[in-house]
Amino acid sequence: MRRTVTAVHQPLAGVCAPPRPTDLTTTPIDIITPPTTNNQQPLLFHPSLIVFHTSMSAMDIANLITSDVASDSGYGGSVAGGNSSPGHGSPDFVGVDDLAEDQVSRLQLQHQQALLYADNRSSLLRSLGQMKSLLKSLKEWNEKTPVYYPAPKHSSTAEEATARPSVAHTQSAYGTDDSEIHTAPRPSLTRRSQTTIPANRTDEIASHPLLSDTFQILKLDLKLGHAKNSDDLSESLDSKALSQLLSSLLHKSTHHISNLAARIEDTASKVLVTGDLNAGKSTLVNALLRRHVLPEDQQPCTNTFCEVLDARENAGVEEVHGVLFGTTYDRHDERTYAVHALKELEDLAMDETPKYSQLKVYVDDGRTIDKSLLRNGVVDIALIDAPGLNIDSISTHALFARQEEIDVVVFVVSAENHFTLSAKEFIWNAAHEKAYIFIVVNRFDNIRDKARCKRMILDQLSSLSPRTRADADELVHFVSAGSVNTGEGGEKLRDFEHLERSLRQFVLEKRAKSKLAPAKTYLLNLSHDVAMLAEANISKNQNELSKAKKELDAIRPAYEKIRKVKREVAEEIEHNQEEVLNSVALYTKKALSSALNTLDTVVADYEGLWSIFSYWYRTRDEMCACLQREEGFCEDFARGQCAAGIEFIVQLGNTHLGTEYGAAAKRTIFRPEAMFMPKKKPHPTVKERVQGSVGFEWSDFVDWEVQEKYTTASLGLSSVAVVVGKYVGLKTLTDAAWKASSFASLRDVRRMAPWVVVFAIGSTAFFIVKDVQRAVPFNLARKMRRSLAEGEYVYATSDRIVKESRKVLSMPEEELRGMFAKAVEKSAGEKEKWESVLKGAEEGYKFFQGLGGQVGRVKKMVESYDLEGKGLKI
Ligand SMILES: Nc1nc2c(ncn2[C@@H]2O[C@H](COP(=O)(O)OP(=O)(O)OP(=O)(O)O)[C@@H](O)[C@H]2O)c(=O)[nH]1
Repeated sequence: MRRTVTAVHQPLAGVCAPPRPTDLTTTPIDIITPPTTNNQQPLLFHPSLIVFHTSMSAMDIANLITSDVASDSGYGGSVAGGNSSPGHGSPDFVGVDDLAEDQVSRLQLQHQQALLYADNRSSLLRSLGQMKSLLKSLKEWNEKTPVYYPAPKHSSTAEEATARPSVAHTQSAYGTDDSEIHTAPRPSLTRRSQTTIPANRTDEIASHPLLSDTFQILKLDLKLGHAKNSDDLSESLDSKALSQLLSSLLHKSTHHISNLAARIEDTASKVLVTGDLNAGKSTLVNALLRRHVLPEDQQPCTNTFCEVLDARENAGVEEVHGVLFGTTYDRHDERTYAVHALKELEDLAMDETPKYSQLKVYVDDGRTIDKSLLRNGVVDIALIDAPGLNIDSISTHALFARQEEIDVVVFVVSAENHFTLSAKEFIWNAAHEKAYIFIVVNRFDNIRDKARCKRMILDQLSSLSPRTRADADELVHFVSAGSVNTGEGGEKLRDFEHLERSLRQFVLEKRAKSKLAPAKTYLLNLSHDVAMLAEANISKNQNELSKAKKELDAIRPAYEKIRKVKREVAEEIEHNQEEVLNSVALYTKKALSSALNTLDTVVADYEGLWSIFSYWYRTRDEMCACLQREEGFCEDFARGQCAAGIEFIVQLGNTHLGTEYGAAAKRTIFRPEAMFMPKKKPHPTVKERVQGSVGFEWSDFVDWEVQEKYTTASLGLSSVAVVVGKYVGLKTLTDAAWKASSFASLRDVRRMAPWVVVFAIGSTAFFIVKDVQRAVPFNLARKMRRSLAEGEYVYATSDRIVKESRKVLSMPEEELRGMFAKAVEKSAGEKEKWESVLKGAEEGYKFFQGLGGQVGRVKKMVESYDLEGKGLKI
């Protein structure tokens, strides 16, 4: 019977459910027909408003739905009729007559889901991009300033230990799912970050008392090594090591986000068919295709991954592309693969030494879109037939299953063998990645006690994948794939068709779960971790801020004080030094000058005329010794002054630096006797100074000044005599003598002359001999004064003593200055340290506040994404 079907879709903004069409069978419906370009062809003007015309066929509806959706959902080329190649014909669509009401409803629901998917997809991509840039800034920050990584408050509690399997986790990013999913022990394989916690679990994650304290994605692998628990190791690791570990986690996380984004952007959905050897995987794929495409054999036969794709993706040509090892397959680049005919597939797949890393098998499935899985009208689906599991290939399979490109894992198990060890290991691993696994228990026809077999397999599943077990009606199928292509009907076919519907639904309708949920879950887990990290760092920076402020309040005045004291002490030291040295210089100059001035009083013992030469030398030596002694007194004076000066410095140190200085000052004890010790290049003694310049001279025995005095005195006496004679009546006497002399003849004078000479010499000699004891010191002192003055003796000696004194003083002075400099430096260092802590804490507080705010917004957005379309109804 031909039926009029009209559906009006309301805009789906905000993931609202379109109104359920009124009873399609009985109620007359208002027909909203959009303007058409030609008869019966709907014109699409918005995906939210689609009208099924009364006379539209199912194909039209399907075309309408899928072409419309495909236009903006990025679902690729799996569009009925849209891409079909000539020569392969259009799918054999059923008419509306044949279209059951529930089929129409399903198509409508699919359409809504597709729109929702498109909406969620672009939102998630945006959120992934935002999270990526947040991670980037966090990573940059961490490289500049190590991020504080809080030690988990809860290490493994007894409660957790019983709830969780005893497995060494490389990343415990699994949240509460672990405890639910894996109550049974598992083989010791490591796991990757959890990406598949369903949306409805995320609220629990946030509020769970344990999880709120536990990182999920950014959990550092602190349990490795010798520490007993995370707390121990995180405390023992320095912040730099932690920051490096965190950086590498952030890097991995960023990479994972890119993969998730790539996966979301990938329009195709890939279904991996895997399972034990000979379980019937190839048979299942063939049954799904309703064609004998892949080789089936009683012996293990599939040795290479075979990816079955819709031939329309290969311009409608059925063929096999063998992907060369070490290349990335690109259909448009023939250098990456070798082309084979479909009939060669059996040999290629069964080749025991495979030539290709995988085989891309393009198959034309000519069935209608509601029947064909490859060509379903909504999304490109690829079925990947994997080689059977065996011990050696577990890791290969697990790795393959983990690849972000795999949306659905269909695990085929032989009903006769149940789950082998390899199967358990694989399912355990894959369950973490995919959460839901589609289980096909094949070769069910060989089982006699079917109920018991079902019960046993479901029991095993309970521990391996509780979620799959919980949804067993849809996800676990007991079939006989081998009977599908043999044309057998009945119950076996019905079971298989049920499997097909469920699988189709699982891939298409629940695709949001398989493709988008990992991204959502990952984003939620990650945003939880980043928020936690931000929160911990905000509070850490707040603490540091207040601590730094407090410290600085105390340090700044102390710093200013020590600087002031340092300045004052430096001035006092300088003043002290000036005083000491001035007094030493003054004393020395005065003492030496005075000694020089009184040098002629220094005499040796005079032992008579016959030892006058020795007298000369001894007198000179005595004078030198006298001056030398005076120098010694000056040095002693300097010692005393230095001792007082040093004591003053020590007092300064003790007053301002206290015990710290006392302890240091003891190391350099002042020993006055060590001053003026002979040096390598000793200064000249007085004797050495005068030795060359003050030599013996005969004239040293005569005091010429005294002679002059006597001459002057005798002349004076003569004059006095004349004057006195003239005025006091002695004129007569004088005259008489004069006259007598004038009467004396020349002969008389000649006769008297020798006597006069002898008298003169004699009296001179007498005088010299008599005055030599006085003349020698007098002359020597004069000569020495002259000689020492030429050598600037007083200045040089004073300079020497002052220099030595300065040197002696400078040691404690430098020490005290150095200690003050150190004290100031220490105080400045403390101040700078806390100023830098303050600055860092301010910057950190600001950064993490911003980060926390941003990640909070991302989290809120992601939480609002309704991937499962809970609100969708038909
Ligand atoms: N009785 C029975 N036999 C089946 C069924 N499905 C597959 N077989 C047989 O099981 C054997 C293995 O089938 P395959 O499809 O080659 O198994 P496979 O898992 O792909 O094998 P490998 O890839 O080599 O591991 C073949 O002989 C099939 O005919 C079934 O439902 N019932």
